[in-house]
Amino acid sequence: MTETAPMRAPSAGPEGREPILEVEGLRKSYGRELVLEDISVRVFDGELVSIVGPSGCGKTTMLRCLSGLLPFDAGTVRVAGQPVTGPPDTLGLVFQDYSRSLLPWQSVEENVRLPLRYKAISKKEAAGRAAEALDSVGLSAHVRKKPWQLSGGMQQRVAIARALAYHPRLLLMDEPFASVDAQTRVELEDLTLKLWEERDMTVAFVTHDIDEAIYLGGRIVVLTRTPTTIREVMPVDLSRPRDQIATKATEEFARLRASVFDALGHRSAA
Ligand SMILES: Nc1ncnc2c1ncn2[C@@H]1O[C@H](COP(=O)(O)OP(=O)(O)OP(=O)(O)O)[C@@H](O)[C@H]1O
Repeated sequence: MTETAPMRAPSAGPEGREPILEVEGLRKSYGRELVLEDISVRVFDGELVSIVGPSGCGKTTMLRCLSGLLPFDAGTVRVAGQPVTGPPDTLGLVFQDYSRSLLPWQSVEENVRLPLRYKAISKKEAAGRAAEALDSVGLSAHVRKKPWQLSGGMQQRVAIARALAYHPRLLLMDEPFASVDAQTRVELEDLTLKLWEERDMTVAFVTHDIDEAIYLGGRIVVLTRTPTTIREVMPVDLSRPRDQIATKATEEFARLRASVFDALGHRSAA
């Protein structure tokens, strides 16, 4: 991982908030395939930002670079002002593929407690955090079950609880609801909004679903096709709390849907 830019004082963003995630000139190739050409973006403390891009544009690659799981070729990534050289202590992750991210032989509660072993906290505190996180995603009655005894949506709730128990300042979510049915997806979107509103947490939510990006986000970062750069950053002028029916019926929602659709290049490609 290369650190090229010198450390500098973070500047305040929307409503005077400090940036919690700062990405400058991020570049990543796999062999000769340049995937991320130049990603520069800042996410401010307390924001919920949606990141939307075409299939295969490098969304997962980008999140893996941001979370310190994947080395990159050039650029800088800072989380809470600190250069990322490995998974930051302040960061939580939720992946799309919950079936692979949960350990089938461990209970729901053990799965949530597992990453807390790497935090300097007592077993008692870890158990308390796991119980609280599982309660906040509505799974208190299922803590002793194994993940495979739960529905897909419930398994993704376990994965969310596991990230929450870590008490992240920044939660990165990588197309977390792409593998669940439409009704469950709606429920999990609303759960995400509830958790974000209740907790002192910033969320970067990656999706290829335009409606989901608008419904959740305060801003939408639109990515290009590979080699990927940022096409546009759009503010979402929709009031909160949001509502699956009323919010999506507004003129602003329809206008944003058309704008994101255009920015993704669908119309010109048609
Ligand atoms: N480990 C890897 N080795 C080589 N190439 C890879 C690797 N991971 C991803 N790629 C390539 O990088 C490009 C971007 O993949 P990535 O999964 O990051 O995109 P994505 O936008 O998340 O995709 P999707 O929309 O399908 O979720 C693809 O061409 C993919 O084949």
